[in-house]
Amino acid sequence: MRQDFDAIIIGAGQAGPSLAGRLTQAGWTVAMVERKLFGGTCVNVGCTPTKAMVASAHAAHIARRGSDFGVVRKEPVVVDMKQVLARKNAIVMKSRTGVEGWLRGMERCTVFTGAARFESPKEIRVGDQVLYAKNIFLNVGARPSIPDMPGVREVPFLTSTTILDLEELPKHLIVVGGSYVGLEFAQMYRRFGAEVTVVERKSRLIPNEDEDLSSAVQEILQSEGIQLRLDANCIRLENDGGEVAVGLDCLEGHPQVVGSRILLAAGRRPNTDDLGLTAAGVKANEHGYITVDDQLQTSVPGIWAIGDCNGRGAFTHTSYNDFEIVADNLLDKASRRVSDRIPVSALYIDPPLAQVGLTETQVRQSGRAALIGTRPMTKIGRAVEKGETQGFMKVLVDAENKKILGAAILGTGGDEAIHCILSTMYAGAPYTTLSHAVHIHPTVSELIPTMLQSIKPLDTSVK
Ligand SMILES: Cc1cc2nc3c(=O)[nH]c(=O)nc-3n(C[C@H](O)[C@H](O)[C@H](O)COP(=O)(O)OP(=O)(O)OC[C@H]3O[C@@H](n4cnc5c(N)ncnc54)[C@H](O)[C@@H]3O)c2cc1C
Ligand SMILES: NC(=O)c1ccc[n+]([C@@H]2O[C@H](COP(=O)([O-])OP(=O)(O)OC[C@H]3O[C@@H](n4cnc5c(N)ncnc54)[C@H](O)[C@@H]3O)[C@@H](O)[C@H]2O)c1
Repeated sequence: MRQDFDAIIIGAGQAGPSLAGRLTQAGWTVAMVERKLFGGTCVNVGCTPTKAMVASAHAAHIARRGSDFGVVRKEPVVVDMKQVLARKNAIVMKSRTGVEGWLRGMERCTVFTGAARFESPKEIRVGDQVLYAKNIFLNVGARPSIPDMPGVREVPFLTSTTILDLEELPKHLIVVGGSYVGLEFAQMYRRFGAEVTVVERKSRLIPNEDEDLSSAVQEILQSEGIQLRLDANCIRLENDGGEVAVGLDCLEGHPQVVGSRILLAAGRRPNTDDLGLTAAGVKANEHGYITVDDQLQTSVPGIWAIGDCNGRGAFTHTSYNDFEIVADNLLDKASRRVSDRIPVSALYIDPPLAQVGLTETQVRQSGRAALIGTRPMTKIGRAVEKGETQGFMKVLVDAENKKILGAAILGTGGDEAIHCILSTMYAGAPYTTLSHAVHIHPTVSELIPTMLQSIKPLDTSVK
């Protein structure tokens, strides 16, 4: 028998549960469908577990550096992976059960567990049940993509999901992919005590970021003993006796890296292939990302796509912002748009790399007249006092209207400090609002006004 609701939400990730909360508060009846773990990627196999493990890795790193701070250590640092995992699991479980309990206790919300699939533009099948609603919200997220490289069907490999359950420390972890997922795990496992090699097919790590940031990140990772194989072509997985290996053609170095485990960290793909999109007439692009307009409506009226599956963001904060846009537009008659969002993100290596707005490369390519300011972390008192002076910060300003175009902070506390720049940008204020503001001493943020006071013309002839 068909069950009718005002709305069906597919996926209890970073947007779905909050949307269920807003809609039910407004009096709507909601069917929430989740096929696996409540809280989705971020809570279960993304942000929460990785940042919990990054914290364990940081503790090991600081313990090893004890003598830099006058702390005497008589024994070598030993990391107990079982305890690291137990701590991580406890944090994850609390969050997951919190989301599930919230949804199950929500008035006017009915939770269905199982895989949802379109039967028609207004009907969804979950097992042997058919749900009907005039409004359907897709929050189905993404999963690790497995590149179709030679050997991938014969050689065992880990993904960002399966590595989270690895109880033993691999002697040598080979990470394929040198971006967000790959670098967070690479540094974490190096600090846990593994040998680590990162294999990246482009000529530099985090290839989408500015070159100076790539070089500085590379230097930080190499200083901890992480091996890099860049410009790696023809990557293939191989069994090598009891070991695993990655074969590659790099511009230099041995054509094979032998290790004990391989982590594939080469991007993600949306969970849209088994949703039955064609039964509803919902359009997706060639990579499976659902096509949406600036207010997250799909090609079919009454169906929205929010979070990673629409390809307009790939972060928890962008998924949550999608929820806010859709909810405010539907319930408060607002006209919020995705294009109002200022890009912002942090790569959680240590120290973190936080970025907002345009990169320096994008500013150069835009051809507009701009100003740039930079500051090494060695010149920031707080960083010196903490003994964490790696990295630098930079900011770009529009030379005509004096508004901040973008900024990056690679350094201790950068993920927090970037927010004063972000808020100034949202306020639409000129950079002088921030450069005249008095900040707390001693903080990393206090050097942002100082950096802004010394901005100089950017040479845009260099693209
Ligand atoms: C290792 C790693 C670390 C990360 N760290 C960060 C970080 O530090 N900061 C950050 O901002 N982002 C981080 N991310 C990205 C972040 O996790 C995602 O951007 C975010 O979770 C996307 O949320 P979402 O709501 O779009 O989808 P998801 O959280 O992926 O949720 C989608 C849900 O839909 C369910 N689902 C899918 N298909 C169906 C179906 N047919 N029927 C029913 N249910 C279905 C899934 O089971 C899942 O629960 C990380 C990602 C990874 C992999
Ligand atoms: N701190 C965070 O916010 C955080 C952390 C982890 C993941 N994430 C999200 O997850 C997304 C996915 O991260 P990701 O690092 O898996 O993907 P990505 O797309 O950001 O990077 C993939 C990397 O792998 C390389 N690559 C691709 N195919 C390859 C191949 N065959 N051989 C060698 N290298 C190859 C690419 O050049 C690139 O450097 C990110 O875009 C981000 O949005 C966010």
